[in-house]
Amino acid sequence: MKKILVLNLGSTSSKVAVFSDYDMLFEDVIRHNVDQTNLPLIDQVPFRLESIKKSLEQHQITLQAIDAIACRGGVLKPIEGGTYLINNIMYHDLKSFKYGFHASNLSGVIGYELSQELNIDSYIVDPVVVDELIPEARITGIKGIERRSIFHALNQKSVAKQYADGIGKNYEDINVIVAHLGGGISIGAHRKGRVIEVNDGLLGEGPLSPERAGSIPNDALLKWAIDHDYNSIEANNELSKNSGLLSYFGTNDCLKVEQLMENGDKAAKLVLDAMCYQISKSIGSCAVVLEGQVDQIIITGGLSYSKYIINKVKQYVSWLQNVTIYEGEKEMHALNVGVLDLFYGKISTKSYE
Ligand SMILES: Nc1ncnc2c1ncn2[C@@H]1O[C@H](COP(=O)(O)OP(=O)(O)OP(=O)(O)O)[C@@H](O)[C@H]1O
Ligand SMILES: CCCC(=O)O
Repeated sequence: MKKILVLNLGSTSSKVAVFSDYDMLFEDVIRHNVDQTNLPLIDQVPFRLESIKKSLEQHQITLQAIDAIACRGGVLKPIEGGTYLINNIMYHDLKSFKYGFHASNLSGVIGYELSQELNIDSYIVDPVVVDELIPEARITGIKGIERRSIFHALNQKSVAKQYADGIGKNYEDINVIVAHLGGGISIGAHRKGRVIEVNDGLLGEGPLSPERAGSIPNDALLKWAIDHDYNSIEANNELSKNSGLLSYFGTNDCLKVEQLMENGDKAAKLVLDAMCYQISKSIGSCAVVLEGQVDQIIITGGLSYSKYIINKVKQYVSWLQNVTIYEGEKEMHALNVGVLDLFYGKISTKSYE
């Protein structure tokens, strides 16, 4: 039996869990206050580490009992999917935020520091920078600007594998379209175990989401940034944290927007319908990328609890293929499985150079 400590640090919370093989012994979602989460990311390490240690203490699990640490990572250089040992190079890339700012970097930083103290290994599994795009997916209309792959790789790959298991096949033998509908939205074309097309779900592309802008017409976006006198960090912050449903209705809680719609608010219905329309268009474009060879459409993430959204999207895409729903996300389980699979020889470790 292996005991795995799982760390998944997000912008407002730190999720901590310990598994004994496949059984979750506990999961804590530690919510940090705004004064703490407004600090620069690197300054958040001490209080987050403290709260992780406290959580273990409360569940009477000593750090010495842990065999390995599984961490949600991190904005790194583009890498293919899999489980990566955190080495010194990765630690420094995560800690310096060399490739971009994302709270998930802190999972790897804290995980690695703890693992050094304990003389055990720490890993990241399917980080947000998993990049398996085909060459033609990278090209844009400006030489020198390439599309990039940044998305909910951990949850997308985990539900695709779960679907494959359920029908007795390998993930590497099927083609699926996975729509992760959460605070951010990413929709990927998975061809035989590789995500060959996906929208940048963090900053730049795809459907509007509860808090992100998605694709915006180039000229209007440029004018908006100039009019507001935003530098690139400020503009990115607006696009990824203060846009989408939040910019229309002052909330990123889709349940509240549905409530407005049910109370007769026409704008709420229009924007929700537009979000479903844009999600469906992205699913359709993935079907084209897969040349129509789609075994299943899979919808997951927090918004997949919504009957309204699911029914609307199904109305658009059901003619393409059947739709399977995996409500919410299972990132803590996926991280644990990514490391257990190593221990039990099902996969081999990838190394970050
Ligand atoms: N039953 C429901 N009906 C409608 N919307 C829901 C329901 N349950 C959750 N949501 C919405 O799902 C969204 C959050 O999804 P989720 O928890 O997957 O996001 P996250 O983890 O914060 O972000 P991300 O998925 O981008 O990492 C919120 O807008 C929330 O209101
Ligand atoms: C798209 C990357 C993961 C997230 O922060 O939503």
